[in-house]
Amino acid sequence: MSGLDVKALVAGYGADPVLRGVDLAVPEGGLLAVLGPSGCGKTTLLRVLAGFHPVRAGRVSLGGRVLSEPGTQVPPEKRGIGIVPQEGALFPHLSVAGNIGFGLPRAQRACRVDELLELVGLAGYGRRMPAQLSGGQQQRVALARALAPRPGVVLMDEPFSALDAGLRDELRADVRAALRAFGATALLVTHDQEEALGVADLVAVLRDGVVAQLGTPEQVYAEPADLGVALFVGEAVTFDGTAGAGVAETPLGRLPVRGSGAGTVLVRPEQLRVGGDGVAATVDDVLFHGHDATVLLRLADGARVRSRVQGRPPVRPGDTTAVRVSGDALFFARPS
Ligand SMILES: Nc1ncnc2c1ncn2[C@@H]1O[C@H](COP(=O)(O)OP(=O)(O)OP(=O)(O)O)[C@@H](O)[C@H]1O
Repeated sequence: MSGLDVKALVAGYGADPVLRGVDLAVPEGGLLAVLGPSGCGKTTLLRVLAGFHPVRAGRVSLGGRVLSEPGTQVPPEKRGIGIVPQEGALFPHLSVAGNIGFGLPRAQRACRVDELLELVGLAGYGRRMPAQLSGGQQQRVALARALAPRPGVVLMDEPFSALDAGLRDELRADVRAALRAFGATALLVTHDQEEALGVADLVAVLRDGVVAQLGTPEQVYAEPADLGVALFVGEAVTFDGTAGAGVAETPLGRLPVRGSGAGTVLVRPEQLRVGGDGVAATVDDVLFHGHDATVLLRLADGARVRSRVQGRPPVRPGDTTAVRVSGDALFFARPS
């Protein structure tokens, strides 16, 4: 196993490249999520890493071995890269064991297939056919198949997107555990913020053909590189305002911030505490999500804000209440 390194990667289709200088590093045994909106180039990046698309500039290497650079493109089957596509894409005429063991030498097959089935939580399923499996089980088999030849890195293309919410959560946790147990280095692309933050050790936010930020899930959420990243990685309540001497004036009161000048003040909805002390607000609506709820509030100046509260919401639509911010706000100065 070895780390994946992407340096100043430029690739694309027409005159304007889609990837315009991507820098990434997935440490050995790490799981990196590449997060970006639809059309930002995630699939193109995977195609380059897998060896299906050439680079115009830059370099891709795995464990120090160059896989792609201008004039060099190691073929896909010689890269030591495993792929988990969006929807399993299992061979329909082969059993689960047949799918997993497909590329393995015959002598190792049975033992290795059993080990992998165990790893992905499907012990005993070897004789089933893909059509007899649920979507989540098919993705588990696809992961086992990708891991079977002990690749240097596993690439996953939105591997949970076709599954329903409950199954998705369970599978995410299991895939993460299986990758860890295997010691695999992995890269996953997704447009789903919750997925990227919830499953990966590191998140790269891809925007306008470059990595806008690379950091731990906590870093990209709590210390976003700029306003665009902050808005993309999670829900936000924002106000135009002015900051100075460590505080910003906002309709939610004076909030502690770093930075100064004119710009945007941002807090996350879970920082807004409803009921108790604070600024007067009217409850426009309450959206109950089961584990938590969103309270839509209107402030005295007409500003609308949303609070995310755990468990049972303390207010009902039409109530008059108070709202305050817990913790620091983020401040992004307007570029001069
Ligand atoms: N074969 C192709 N020929 C020309 N342009 C393409 C080709 N494939 C993709 N593109 C363009 O390149 C850009 C990036 O596409 P890509 O599929 O990499 O994005 P993505 O982030 O994976 O999107 P999604 O999340 O919707 O799958 C898009 O503008 C797309 O239209």
